[in-house]
Amino acid sequence: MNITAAQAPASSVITHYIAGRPVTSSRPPFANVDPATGQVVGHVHEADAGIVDMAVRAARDALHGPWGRLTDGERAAILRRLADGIRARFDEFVAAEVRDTGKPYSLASHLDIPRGAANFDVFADQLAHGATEAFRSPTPDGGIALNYGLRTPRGVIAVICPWNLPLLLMTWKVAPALAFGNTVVVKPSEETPSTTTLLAEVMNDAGVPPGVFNVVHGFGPDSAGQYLTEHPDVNGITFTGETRTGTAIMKAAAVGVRPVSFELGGKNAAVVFADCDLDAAIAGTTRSAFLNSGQVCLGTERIYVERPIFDTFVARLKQAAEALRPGDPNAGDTTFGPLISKAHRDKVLSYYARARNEGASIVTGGGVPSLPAPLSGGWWVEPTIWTGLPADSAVLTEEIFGPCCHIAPFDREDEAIAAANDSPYGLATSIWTGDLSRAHRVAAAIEVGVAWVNCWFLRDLRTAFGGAKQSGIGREGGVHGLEFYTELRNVCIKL
Ligand SMILES: NC(=O)c1ccc[n+]([C@@H]2O[C@H](COP(=O)([O-])OP(=O)(O)OC[C@H]3O[C@@H](n4cnc5c(N)ncnc54)[C@H](O)[C@@H]3O)[C@@H](O)[C@H]2O)c1
Ligand SMILES: O=C/C=C/C=C(\O)C(=O)O
Repeated sequence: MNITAAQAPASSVITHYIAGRPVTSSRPPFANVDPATGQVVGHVHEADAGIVDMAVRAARDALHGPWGRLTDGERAAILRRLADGIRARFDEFVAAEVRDTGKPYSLASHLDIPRGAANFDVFADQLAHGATEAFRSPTPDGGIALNYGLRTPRGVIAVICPWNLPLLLMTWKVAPALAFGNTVVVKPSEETPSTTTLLAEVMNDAGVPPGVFNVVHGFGPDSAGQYLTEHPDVNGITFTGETRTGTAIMKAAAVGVRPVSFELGGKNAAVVFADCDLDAAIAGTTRSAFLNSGQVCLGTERIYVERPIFDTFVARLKQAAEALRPGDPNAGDTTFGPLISKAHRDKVLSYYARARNEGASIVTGGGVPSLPAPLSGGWWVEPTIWTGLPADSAVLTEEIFGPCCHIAPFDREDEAIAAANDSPYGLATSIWTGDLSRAHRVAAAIEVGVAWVNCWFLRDLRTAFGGAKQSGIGREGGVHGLEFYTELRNVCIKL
């Protein structure tokens, strides 16, 4: 929910960050709201087209400045200083992320901020070990030619991020972009402006030249997001967010034929076989269904359980869901947070109502928890589990992005695979089985970008990460970002 500055206290003012300095804009700033309480905690400047143009120009100028002349080793050293700079201000980053998202301190301090720093380390490592191809090529005249690959930065990259893992997803794009010599204009989600703004300060302190990293704040349509993706001097757009937003951004990218790197929506399935380690499957599925209040793109909203253990599995997951503790995000025993906004809570509750109206069996949840003030003003919903809905229910086909999942039984492996693949999305899956051959067979059959077996959200940052079908375009991680963040030229020299 965003209201004008007139209604918001002047507590914290977040401005843009262009060419190494804070920049304000003329549009009425919008309010930043704490989702745990619904209270306004500050306000944020909104960029207009002129501000976005200023940022893109600064990024273009920086490409031709000292940044463009640095060696890989010098850029790697700067990336490591960025990782260290985030760690040096760890408490500030955690507090900012918790305030913007309402997520429990335990989550922001163990996932969001550590990964926000680690993303810079992994791409600094990549620079030290990167290589391109070379060939000694026989020529028709009996001589030899040398062919070699030469990678150059793509240029000015537009980076647009969502609100669920704000710093993690921002540096997951900024780190490779900078590692490979580009400059960036980034737009964090309007819901979560704070940690990217802190990152701008860390950039300054780490000696990143002015204009290499620029931040503009605002919304999508008719605001910073649209102006940035439509700017003709942007050479590539990397975006993480909803699939339908990706469709709009792809249309903008088509003008000028700019490449895109997309991490989009999902409707991920877990497949649980009767021979699994049930304790591990329950623990893993509790995380995949309810971590970050279900606001994780890799999360599980569809669970298929082999019939012999179906009743036990449902009972155990119910017990785990009911043990989650909503509360003050900064309290040590809080393990469950609110949704990001009133609008998103209304969306999730509309699916709760839909499931009820379609006759689902509500195993647990389905409503709003009763919490004391000031939490009673936040955007809370109950962790929810359903069974008994038909496969074509909207609850089983549309991304909800909340703390809810549907469990259905299956009898045969091929039936479970077909159910898991029955989706326009193809982001992630988790498979729980004690049979190694089956693990490999099923992981090869489910049409996703990331398949976990007997685990979930276990990440080696060198691996390919991204979605199939309508869940994404391209891959991030390790060498895989090279295709988007660099141009590869072949040089052929007649010797
Ligand atoms: N695949 C992944 O790795 C991944 C990771 C996290 C989240 N997601 C997805 O993100 C979604 C939740 O995040 P969200 O609600 O912030 O997504 P969203 O698409 O509503 O917004 C994402 C970002 O895009 C901007 N935006 C919106 N419309 C735009 C437009 N027309 N032009 C340019 N920018 C525009 C927003 O301001 C925001 O910064 C879910 O669908 C989730 O699955 C995917
Ligand atoms: O909500 C989506 C989570 C995305 C996670 C990553 O991009 C990652 O782990 O690199």
